Amino acid sequence: MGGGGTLVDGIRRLFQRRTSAAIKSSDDEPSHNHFNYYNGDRSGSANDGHSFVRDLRAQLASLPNHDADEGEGAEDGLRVEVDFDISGLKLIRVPTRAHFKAASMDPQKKGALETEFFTEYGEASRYQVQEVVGKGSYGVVGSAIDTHTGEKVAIKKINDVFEHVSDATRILREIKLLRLLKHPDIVEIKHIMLPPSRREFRDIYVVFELMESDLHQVIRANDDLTPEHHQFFLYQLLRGLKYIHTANVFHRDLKPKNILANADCKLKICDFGLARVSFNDAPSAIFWTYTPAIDIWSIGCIFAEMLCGKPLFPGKNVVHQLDLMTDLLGTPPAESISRIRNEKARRYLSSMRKKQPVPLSQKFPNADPLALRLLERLLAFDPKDRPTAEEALADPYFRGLANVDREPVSNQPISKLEFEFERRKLSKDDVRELIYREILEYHPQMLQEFLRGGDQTNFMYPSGVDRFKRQFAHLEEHYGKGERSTPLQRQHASLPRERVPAPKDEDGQNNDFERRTAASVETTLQSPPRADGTDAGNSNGPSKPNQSARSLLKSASISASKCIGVKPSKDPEEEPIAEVNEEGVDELTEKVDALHA
Ligand SMILES: Nc1ncnc2c1ncn2[C@@H]1O[C@H](COP(=O)(O)OP(=O)(O)OP(=O)(O)O)[C@@H](O)[C@H]1O
Repeated sequence: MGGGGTLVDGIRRLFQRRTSAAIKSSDDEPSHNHFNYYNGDRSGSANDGHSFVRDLRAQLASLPNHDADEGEGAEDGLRVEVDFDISGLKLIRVPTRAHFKAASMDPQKKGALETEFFTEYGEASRYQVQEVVGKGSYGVVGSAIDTHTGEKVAIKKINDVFEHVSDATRILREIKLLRLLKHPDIVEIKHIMLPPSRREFRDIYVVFELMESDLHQVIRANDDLTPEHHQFFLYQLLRGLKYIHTANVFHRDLKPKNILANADCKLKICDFGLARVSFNDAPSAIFWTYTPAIDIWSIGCIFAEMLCGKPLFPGKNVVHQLDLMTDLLGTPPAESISRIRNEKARRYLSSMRKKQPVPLSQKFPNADPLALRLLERLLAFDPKDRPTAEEALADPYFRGLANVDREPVSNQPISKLEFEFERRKLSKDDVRELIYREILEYHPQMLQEFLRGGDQTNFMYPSGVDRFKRQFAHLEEHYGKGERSTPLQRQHASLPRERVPAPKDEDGQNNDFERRTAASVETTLQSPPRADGTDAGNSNGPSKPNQSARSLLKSASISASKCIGVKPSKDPEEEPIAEVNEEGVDELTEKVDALHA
């Protein structure tokens, strides 16, 4: 790939609509100088700057909401220029992840496991786990090959989902939102594996599109990001956020680690575990403490981090962070301080000596002045002064790049029923039932059975999940020990579970047991709200449900940044402290913002 000099031109050309040709469908016939639509094979994407464009086009084309007044062909999809040229796009460095390769398997153990696999059925046979690519507080993420499509995917194994109801609720929220929010700037769940037993499963396996890195790692590995990278990154984030906000969803946990990245500069927002959906008429609005402006603030902090390569406000505690914020932004006017909900923060800021804002050009001497003008808007102390994502996209900084036709809003409001669980006090079994129901969305045939009241088949055949458990356990056990991995491979094709029909009563109806099962889900959805009207799904309210033992795992979190574009670290556990600190910074930023949201 060439240098970054022509990136802006390339990107602008990419987004400028030159003809009225609309993207139609994947069977469009591309001419020789047109890129093909995304063809499902992402294996080459790491080294192909154009793949993002193909991907983008395909994804944009599949978006449900398009301007109706675009003239002929508009109903078919969003329009993008057909013969754009992004050859100037400079690839960014992403981790090699070499040190995440798991250990070779002991031949004896391998043989034993393969024997076990032999008897297994289930769709898990479809995936060949390759290596560990990340670890979070909820489990491990492995890369795998989807043998049906040849596609590389990421499989997140979430351990012991129901150990704590608040964690399980977070997972339920995340998988629900990611199913409902479909946008090229939001990571996609491709599949969720069917658990072996509806009532007893503990782990779940979520199949995502595979991304190469995350923004946290990218920022640290690339000290030569160009102004064009900055602009393009921010553009994607705001575009994703516009879509999220118009779906009345607030992410509330935006930080570089929750933004996945590819070498071709594609970013995708992930981790919706702390997100909230706002329903205007819902009683929850009473204790709704966050607004979309909190996400805008976070985006401002992330943008600043891109510009200077390190966190903008690395506060050690809330007071320290307020100090850092006011050092840069100046003390807010009395009127803004009076709107801060947190009394201590209000008092602290009121009593603070008056500070003048430091010009951002002083803090970021090399940054594009237009970028800094927008940054200033994003970092307005008072949430009411921050632009919406849509307004930010219309900022002069994006002139020539932004195009409202390619910045869709969500036009499919999220059903209130989907998030009814947020207002209930749920038991472990309730959440398990709801997660199971959510998983069935990826198993249409089973879902239909289930909705008809007969899903007894899921007890008849072991799910391929068991095999995955062993594969992941093996990877977890051995990765980081410097051994090479021979991932376990399924030897035999299996019958997809969905194809196994449920036994029916003679009259073709499902039996009582099945009816009872369906009724129990209904009861779950109708259980009474908490007397105090609080958010039972997350009893911590808007703050992070971080009290579980899982949070301890964060300190052992493995960051692929250790090998991004730099010499891979010998020991993957080398940098946990820095990571914990930054995590703390992120949380602090969030808390501080909450003070005046
Ligand atoms: N789709 C993906 N493709 C590639 N890598 C991924 C993908 N999803 C997650 N990862 C990697 O795995 C790591 C952990 O994933 P994730 O953040 O989703 O887990 P988590 O348990 O929710 O983490 P957290 O501790 O932040 O809550 C991420 O930092 C990222 O590096």
